[in-house]
Amino acid sequence: MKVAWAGSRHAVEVADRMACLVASDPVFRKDTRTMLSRKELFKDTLKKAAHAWKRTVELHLTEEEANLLRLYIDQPGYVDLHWVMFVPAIKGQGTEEQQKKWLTMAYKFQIIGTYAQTELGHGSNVQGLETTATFDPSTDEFIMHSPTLTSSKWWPGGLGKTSTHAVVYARLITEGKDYGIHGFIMQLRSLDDHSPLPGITIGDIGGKFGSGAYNSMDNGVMRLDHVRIPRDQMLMRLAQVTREGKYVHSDVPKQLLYGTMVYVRQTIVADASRALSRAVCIAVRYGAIRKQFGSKAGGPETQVLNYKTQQSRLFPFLASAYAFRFVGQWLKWLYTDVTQKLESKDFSTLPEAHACTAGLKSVTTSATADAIEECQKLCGGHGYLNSSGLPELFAVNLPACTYEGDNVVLLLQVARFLMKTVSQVASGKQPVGTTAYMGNIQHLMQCKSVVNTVEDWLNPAAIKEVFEARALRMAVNCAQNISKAPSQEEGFSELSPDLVEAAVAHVQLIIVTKFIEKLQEDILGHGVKEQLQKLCGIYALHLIHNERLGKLYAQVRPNAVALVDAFDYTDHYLGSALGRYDGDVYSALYKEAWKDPLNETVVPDGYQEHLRPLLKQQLKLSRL
Ligand SMILES: CCCCCCCCCCCCC/C=C/C(=O)SCCNC(=O)CCNC(=O)[C@H](O)C(C)(C)COP(=O)(O)OP(=O)(O)OC[C@H]1O[C@@H](n2cnc3c(N)ncnc32)[C@H](O)[C@@H]1OP(=O)(O)O
Ligand SMILES: Cc1cc2nc3c(=O)[nH]c(=O)nc-3n(C[C@H](O)[C@H](O)[C@H](O)COP(=O)(O)OP(=O)(O)OC[C@H]3O[C@@H](n4cnc5c(N)ncnc54)[C@H](O)[C@@H]3O)c2cc1C
Repeated sequence: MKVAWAGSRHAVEVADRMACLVASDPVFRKDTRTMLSRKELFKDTLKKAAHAWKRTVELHLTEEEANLLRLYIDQPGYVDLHWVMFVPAIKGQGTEEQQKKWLTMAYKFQIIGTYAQTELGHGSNVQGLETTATFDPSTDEFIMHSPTLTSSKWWPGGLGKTSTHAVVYARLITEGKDYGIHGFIMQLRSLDDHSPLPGITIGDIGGKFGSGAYNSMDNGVMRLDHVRIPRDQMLMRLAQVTREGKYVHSDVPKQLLYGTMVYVRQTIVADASRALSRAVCIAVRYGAIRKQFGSKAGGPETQVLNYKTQQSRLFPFLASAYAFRFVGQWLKWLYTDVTQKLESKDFSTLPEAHACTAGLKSVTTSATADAIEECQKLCGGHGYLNSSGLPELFAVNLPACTYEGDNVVLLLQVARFLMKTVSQVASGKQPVGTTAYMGNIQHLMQCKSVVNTVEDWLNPAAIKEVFEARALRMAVNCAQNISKAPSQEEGFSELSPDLVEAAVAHVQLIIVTKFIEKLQEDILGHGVKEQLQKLCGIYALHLIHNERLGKLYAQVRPNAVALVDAFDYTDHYLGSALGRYDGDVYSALYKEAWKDPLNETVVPDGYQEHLRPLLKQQLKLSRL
């Protein structure tokens, strides 16, 4: 089952090695993280990142191993933005020459970069960004400026205190004309003493939701006061400005400007499956240990995992963890395929890649955030403790519903893609890829449900047809209602809640389809495929609230712990007293409690100043 989850024996081996490397290194301890102040936590992040780099160099780790090392350190920090956004942005939007110059320094960590797009006043609406980059032909420079308070760059990870450079997105103005948003490489801080360069006001935007969590990251604010940069620091793969100041757009779609976001959205789907699997691992293992109430005759109490309500709340998340894992593996293939096509100027699958990455990022992160919160509740009071690992897991993964694109905004992008496809089908064009099912419109608009028993629901063809019919009918219904509106734009706006639902149905069809396709592969291990088939049935059935789920839950219950053990997480990475592999929950909870700084003294700080006088005074009053 480990191989089915990881994707290959090699993946299992590398993951095990990196997870153990992190778990065995005291520098990477994380059990006291939620007890640190914001400054201590930030400094701890710097220490871990520097140590990780040192180990990467010492051990000659590959890129795959280094990424896994960062992942198992499990502490958001500036390195995430450097590797996940700054480097990809230069790769995707820089010329060969610019890549050679800047990536050489970035790969050697001679500079630390971030991705500075969002502003105080605009995040979702990229075309609304206000920062300006005005070309000055007299000096062959761009003047980077924050014209308004709302144009302050706001949120970029690492910008606050760490990054020395950034790809800054700004309105390109030359010869008095505004050509819209383009990317520019800017140095922000001195490489000698790390002080901000002249004209740059920069700092952290303040504490964020949850203790520990994203507070390890210095999300920043930056204002630019007419800062000059050389013309050749405009990322010029998509467009150029000549020495004379002429704007020249290259022959690639302008949407490639958004390429970095597409890349990160596809990685976030894998992140979501990992976060969800961690929460499910904790809740399933604890549910097998925790016993509450038993037979009236004083017999042994019942494992809470045996309760049908616990199973109906938890097993859809177990199924979703596997579903998101498999669709994330497919999405990585899709992204690689699109990127290769772009190299040969084949832009035909760019819209599909945008719709799939936007839709899958949105659906998987929303479901994961909701599931982690429910897993906290599934663990009762102990799920609320930091030592359960669940509060921090929730706090780190909740913002994924917003960063890299607000989930509703992204679903509306999917809806726009679906409406375009429906109109193309109406004009006789055969849809391809993930919308190919829309070509079967006659059948799917009339077909009656062919599933009646639980066994029917384990028939992949039946499941797929039901999800295709559901998605198509919702999309066609939206298209028909939009056509009745005074204009396409007005109709789209009025119908936007329904369009979001139609987009979700389309994305869930993709997830179910990829789960089914995974089951058609050769899957190692005795009985593994059968278990995955049941999980596929649970994932599909729970989305349409089918009453036959109970039978499937009963069939999965005996293997539930084995199915989460297959995620192969070390206790260090899981970071949970409830989800420990050895199940020694109560002694672990008790031991963790005493680590809290509040327990450093038996009489708490503040007693002498505030508590003693109050108690003494009340005692005196009571004797009057
Ligand atoms: C180890 C520790 C763990 C820690 C966690 C680590 C995990 C990984 C790290 C993650 C770190 C995250 C840090 C966060 C970073 C950020 O948040 S960066 C900023 C992200 N911001 C956004 O995502 C903004 C979202 N908004 C947009 O993308 C755009 O504004 C928009 C909504 C797409 C609208 O764009 P606009 O230019 O207005 O276009 P439209 O008019 O809507 O559409 C025009 C056509 O273009 C097509 N299109 C749009 N986007 C794309 C695209 N990306 N690719 C391809 N095509 C695109 C669109 O479909 C339209 O096409 P037609 O319909 O054919 O005209
Ligand atoms: C932890 C974290 C890290 C981040 N890191 C970075 C980073 O490194 N670099 C960077 O550039 N940015 C970063 N961001 C910013 C992030 O990209 C934006 O917050 C995100 O794109 C959402 O934009 P917004 O904040 O403007 O939300 P808004 O768009 O203002 O959303 C507010 C509400 O309005 C709704 N809404 C907006 N537009 C529409 C519409 N057209 N139709 C219907 N509803 C709509 C949304 O659904 C939402 O409910 C980060 C954010 C977070 C939380």
